[in-house]
Amino acid sequence: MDSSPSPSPSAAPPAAADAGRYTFSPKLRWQPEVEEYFAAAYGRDRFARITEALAHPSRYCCIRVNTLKSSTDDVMHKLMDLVCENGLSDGINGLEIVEQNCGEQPHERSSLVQKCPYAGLENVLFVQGSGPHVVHYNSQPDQSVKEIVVSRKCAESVLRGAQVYVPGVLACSSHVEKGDKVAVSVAVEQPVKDGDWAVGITRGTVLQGLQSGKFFFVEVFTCATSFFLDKRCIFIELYNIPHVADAHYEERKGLYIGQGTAAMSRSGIFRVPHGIAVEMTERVYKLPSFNGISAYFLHLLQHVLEGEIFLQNLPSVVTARVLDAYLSTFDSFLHVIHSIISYCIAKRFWPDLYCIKFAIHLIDPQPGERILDMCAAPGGKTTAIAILMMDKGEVVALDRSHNKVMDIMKLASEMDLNCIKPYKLDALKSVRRTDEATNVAMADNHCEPIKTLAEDSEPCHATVDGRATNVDKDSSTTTVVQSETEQTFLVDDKNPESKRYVSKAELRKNLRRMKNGPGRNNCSGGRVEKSKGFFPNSFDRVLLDAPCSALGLRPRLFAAEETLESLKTHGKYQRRMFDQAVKLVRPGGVIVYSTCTINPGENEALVRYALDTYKFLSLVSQHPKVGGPGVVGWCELFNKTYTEEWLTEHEAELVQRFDPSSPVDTIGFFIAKFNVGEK
Ligand SMILES: C[S@@+](CC[C@H](N)C(=O)[O-])C[C@H]1O[C@@H](n2cnc3c(N)ncnc32)[C@H](O)[C@@H]1O
Repeated sequence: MDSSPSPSPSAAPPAAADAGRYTFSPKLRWQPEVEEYFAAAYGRDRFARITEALAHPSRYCCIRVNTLKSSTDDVMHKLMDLVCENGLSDGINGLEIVEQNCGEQPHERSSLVQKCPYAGLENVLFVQGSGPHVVHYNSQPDQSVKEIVVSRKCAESVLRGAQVYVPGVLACSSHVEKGDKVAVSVAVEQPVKDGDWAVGITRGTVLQGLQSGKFFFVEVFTCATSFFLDKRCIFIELYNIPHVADAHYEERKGLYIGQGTAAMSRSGIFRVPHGIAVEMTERVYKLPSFNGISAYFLHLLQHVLEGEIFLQNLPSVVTARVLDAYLSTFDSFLHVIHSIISYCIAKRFWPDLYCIKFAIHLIDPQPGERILDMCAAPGGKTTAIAILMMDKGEVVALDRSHNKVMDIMKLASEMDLNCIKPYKLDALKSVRRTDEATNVAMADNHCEPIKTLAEDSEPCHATVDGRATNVDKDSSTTTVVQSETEQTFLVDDKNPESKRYVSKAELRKNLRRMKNGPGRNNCSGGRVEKSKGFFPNSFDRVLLDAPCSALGLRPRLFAAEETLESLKTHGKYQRRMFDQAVKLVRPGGVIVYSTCTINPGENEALVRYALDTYKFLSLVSQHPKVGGPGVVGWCELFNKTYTEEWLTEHEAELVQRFDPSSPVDTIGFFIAKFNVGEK
């Protein structure tokens, strides 16, 4: 087997007969109208480069360090030791390093793990990957090639460094046994009738075998009138046929992602529900996924670096920074001036004291603040924010999916972060109905963060015997009382007029919680807390990391499921969430909207809607047309307030930063920060 880097994956096919077969040269397909739409937005040439870059994985792995548990330097050294001690350095980029050093010197340990060079992101490390490599399938001359075909989603993970897991396997050669070498290809949707797309392989399909030049077809026939008169003879003829029936052979050309060792037999793969099916040994892209390199390495990492690191795309790390209003001293000063001027312009009068106070507040991130992360799972940005706040204050993390809330809890617990309060809640319903909120007076007092009754969801200390008991043991704000009619109410201590009816079932539930305790990091086993929403104006900052087309994530091997209509749907959904965010943030607070897409329309629609509907003191955003390709530029520039003129002046420069061969991990990402004025 040969594994060498190649500037073009199809430049050196393993054998003439296999030309193009064992290569990775994917062609990302779009719906024609979506392609036209993007070509118009970016220009045909640029869009072609974006498409090409989207179909390939990034060549580094971005790691955020939990600086509350460790220092970036410490983690860097531990990572370098782990990578080198486990022989992963050669596996990751040995050949590239040799090439970089002209083959004269062994590679430097330091080139494998590097610190992120951008100001404000000192907690980020990059681990180098490499590719594309040509991976020949060097089968035994007398053996047929054993093949596995995986789903597109599985292949996208494998290209990022994961192993092949059982559910991702679609088809497999017959007689694959544990320990066999297998070539791994991906089945990507192909056009079928009526403009539809389909994979065309059902799970469990037996791959009949492929060309290797040594298959023989045996034809046996008899002849009654033989040369030897009355004797019957058998004639056998051998044909060396180029390949045996495999209906999808051609479709998988150029979609070869490497080879590995089968971790179970064919029958096992299609019988068990989960587990590793193939341990990848050779990859077209070598990327150190710490979830996938090897079970041994994963074991080491879990023990050596548990809770100290989190794998996260670079723009996501930037988003948390933006929410934290990170500003250099000089830019802070400019920003204050800018905020005041924007306010004056908007209001047409000199700003009042409140505005000045707000502007100064912005440059002074408060560890005790109350932050809302509206779409939080799996908790990447939530934990980044909590760390920036030194685990002080409160980060309320919402997700509508129960299991995803569990993921947030797990991550927060792993990272030892106690200020995170995860709740199951539909972010579209995150503003508590004001008729329920009897404490209108409290809600009006927008400067005080309000202790809400998501608060309904806090571990509740109550009794059913009529005696009043504190519900919130820390602040003693809510009391359970029983009326003469034996109905039970929750009453706010500060506002005895406010009552909320509590069913006996709810009280019994709360009693159980009281008995068992909330557990580590308030994680009560398999249960998650539900919230009924929050009062208006009750958060200092809100992050809306909205569900989006995710068209900025790479690698992406198929994009034709996106239609113009589906691209618009994200916008509508996001606008409704933004309305909730505006209600929840207090005057003088900050809303950060982030989305991972190359769709400038998706970005613009939200920003335009926000600006048309609400008044903001200022908006800091990345230019939609720069999209993700400017992400690296964005890291250098995110603390600037962009004006339309500035962007026009610098667009050419920013666009040039986008080089499809650059190792950025996300092609499209958009961040906008809204500084909320008086409401
Ligand atoms: C882009 S992901 C968030 C990633 C996360 N911010 C991070 O950095 O780890 C979007 C999340 O929004 C959640 N989501 C979608 N619609 C939602 C809704 N209506 N309410 C709450 N969460 C929602 C999804 O379950 C998904 O976990």
